[in-house]
Amino acid sequence: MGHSAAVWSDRASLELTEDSNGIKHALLRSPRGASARVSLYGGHVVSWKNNRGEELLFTSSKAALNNHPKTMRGGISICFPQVGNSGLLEQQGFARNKNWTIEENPPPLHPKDSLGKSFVDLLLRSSEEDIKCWPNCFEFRLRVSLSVDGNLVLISRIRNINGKPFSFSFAYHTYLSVSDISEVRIEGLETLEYLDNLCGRECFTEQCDAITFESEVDRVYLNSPKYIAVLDHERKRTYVLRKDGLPDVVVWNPWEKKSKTMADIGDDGYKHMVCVDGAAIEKNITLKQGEEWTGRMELVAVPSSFCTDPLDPRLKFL
Ligand SMILES: O=P(O)(O)OC[C@H]1O[C@@H](O)[C@H](O)[C@@H](O)[C@@H]1O
Repeated sequence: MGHSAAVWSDRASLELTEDSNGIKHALLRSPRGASARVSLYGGHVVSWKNNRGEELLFTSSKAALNNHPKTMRGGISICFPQVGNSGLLEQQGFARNKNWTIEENPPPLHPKDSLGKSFVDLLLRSSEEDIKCWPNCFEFRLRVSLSVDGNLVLISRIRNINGKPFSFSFAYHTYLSVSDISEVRIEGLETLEYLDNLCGRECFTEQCDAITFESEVDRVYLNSPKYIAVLDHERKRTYVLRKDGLPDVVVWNPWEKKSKTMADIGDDGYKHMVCVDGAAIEKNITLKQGEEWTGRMELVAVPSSFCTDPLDPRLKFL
């Protein structure tokens, strides 16, 4: 990372920095010491640290952070207007491979999305190049914010400024850092139907009490609840994911064999990550001219001694 620019607004906890490739990053800090870093290349959240400075997102040791224009493996990337490789566009859509700009005065959000938080507002507008491969005009507003307690919140607002309706799929492709994938369980997806990407997207019903990992997993869970918990027993940490407007959840771990075919995950990388993506995939979102869609995801990391019940008063969602 290159030089750090001065604080650029009166929000003391937001700094703009620039790396050696000229890519700008927004650095958010909470008053209690948590932080998050967002690259304006892709609107990609490349780091989220708790109050103790521990990194909560996985980033591959071989991640091509500086290898512009390649998306870094890890963090949270924005998949739009396509998720995965099931459409005509590049894998996970083009939004994560575009330069976003900072928007100083976006259309207002609910006051609770600003109060006490450090945040940055990014904007992506369809370019002539995008329109050649996806002939639709849109405005995509992304707010990334950090609460006083260090919760990470992403709010996406996608507006159709076309003359005609368009449809898209969407995901917050989220690489969580875990101690050892064999020690991880995911709660909240039991009994749900899922599309198995490893079986040609065939639909199955989840039979287990919780999702655990002992081989490659690549699934889209459908119509999931608002809260999903990812428990890391060894690290005694639980991530709670709360989402709105995002009915589906992608769960992915490539395991050993697939990892070996991937250039940028590192030999043991798969052991230390799990992707749990808040998403809208099964049913495309369709917007008519002038309509706007909002998809919100909040991530909280708490010691596992906390109850994972979202109604636990110690678990503060904002
Ligand atoms: O390489 P990326 O963009 O991080 O995506 C990796 C994986 O992401 C998952 O969400 C998909 O379901 C997988 O099929 C895909 O391979």
